[in-house]
Amino acid sequence: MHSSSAVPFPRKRCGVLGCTGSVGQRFALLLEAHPYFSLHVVGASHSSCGKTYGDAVKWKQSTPLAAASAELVVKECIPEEFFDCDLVFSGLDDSVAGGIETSFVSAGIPVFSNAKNHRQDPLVPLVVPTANLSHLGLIPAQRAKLKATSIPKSSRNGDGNSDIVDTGMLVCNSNCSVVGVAVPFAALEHAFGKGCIASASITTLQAISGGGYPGVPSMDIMDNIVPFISGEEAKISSEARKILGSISYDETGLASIQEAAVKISATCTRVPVLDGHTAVVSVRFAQRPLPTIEALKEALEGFKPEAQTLGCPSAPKRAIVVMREHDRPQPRLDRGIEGGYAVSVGRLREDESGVWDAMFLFSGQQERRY
Ligand SMILES: NC(=O)C1=CN([C@@H]2O[C@H](COP(=O)(O)OP(=O)(O)OC[C@H]3O[C@@H](n4cnc5c(N)ncnc54)[C@H](OP(=O)(O)O)[C@@H]3O)[C@@H](O)[C@H]2O)C=CC1
Ligand SMILES: N[C@@H](CC(=O)OP(=O)(O)O)C(=O)O
Repeated sequence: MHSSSAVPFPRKRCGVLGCTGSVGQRFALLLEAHPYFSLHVVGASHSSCGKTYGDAVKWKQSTPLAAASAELVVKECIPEEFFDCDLVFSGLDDSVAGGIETSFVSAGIPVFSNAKNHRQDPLVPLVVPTANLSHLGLIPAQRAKLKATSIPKSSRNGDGNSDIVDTGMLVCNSNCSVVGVAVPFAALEHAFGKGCIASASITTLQAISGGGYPGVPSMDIMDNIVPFISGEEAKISSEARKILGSISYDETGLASIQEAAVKISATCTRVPVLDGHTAVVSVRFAQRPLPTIEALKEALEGFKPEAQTLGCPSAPKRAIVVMREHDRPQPRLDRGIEGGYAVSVGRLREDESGVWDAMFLFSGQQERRY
């Protein structure tokens, strides 16, 4: 737990959209334990509205919901119910997340989303906190466009959009499987130069929890592997290219992202693991001579992302843990390292076929946190 005496400003009042879902439940727990935030308003669908959070939710976490949170009354996911909040986190179902999140941003409320809907918008930062925090530099450009194009019906300060430029914004986090790839690739680029990885072949072994609750039917996943996850493979390459992209600023100081050129082919599979995704990754480097395997290990182990140097309370001490044992990482043993915020890397070796330069095993908790 964090000590409240260290809080340098009043806690930010947070809302959670989609509070009853798997992601919403994790948001509630993370906010309860965070030194800078408090859980203030919760929202979900009409079938949950008006009930207390405790009654509306099918709680599936091993840590219980705090009594004060359980007493919050679930609200409709409209900005007017959240004007008291400094910001909201969205764990909304993707069938509704797009429109609801846009309405919050237009009303001047900052939104941090887990949903996929806006990830490929060129003005929305797609952020993995231990890989590309600098992409938050897109926000002024996003606000400039918002100011130029939106005419909100209402905003937290009343009519008009004069305050939106200062308050509304949208930040997305990535697909869960991409995290385990983006963080080690960012570390290698930090050590060996932007664009050092030319191409990669990735096979994921994704946990059941990634599909939410109740998710994959037990009759499909027990004693089995499902070799396809709808829509997932395209997201691995497109999201990795955006996250690893470079940010640059024009003469007016507004930013844009130039996507990375890395070519990625992905095969996504679902395996009977409860929590923690794994990926088998082969890479080809853009330049010769190749870094040695030992140099790769040092680059991964030595990586100090900006989230650590800024002193973010949730930042892991080690963003990447390099495992030297032949049989690690394993999701059941390693998903809790650094509170689940680290990516574990193991089985790092040269590829004897010569088709690829090196092979890795990446494993990480599937949550994307702020
Ligand atoms: N599960 C995971 O690990 C991950 C999930 N995601 C993404 O995060 C999002 C949430 O996933 P997950 O928690 O698994 O999903 P769930 O289906 O468990 O939860 C969906 C949430 O959205 C709410 N909701 C549904 N329809 C509406 C509506 N019309 N208006 C307001 N609220 C609504 C539900 O409320 P109610 O209970 O009242 O119906 C519920 O709170 C999805 O976009 C998913 O793709 C991303 C990464 C990982
Ligand atoms: N699709 C992932 C979960 C996820 O990250 O989904 P999305 O890209 O919609 O956030 C899984 O099933 O394991």
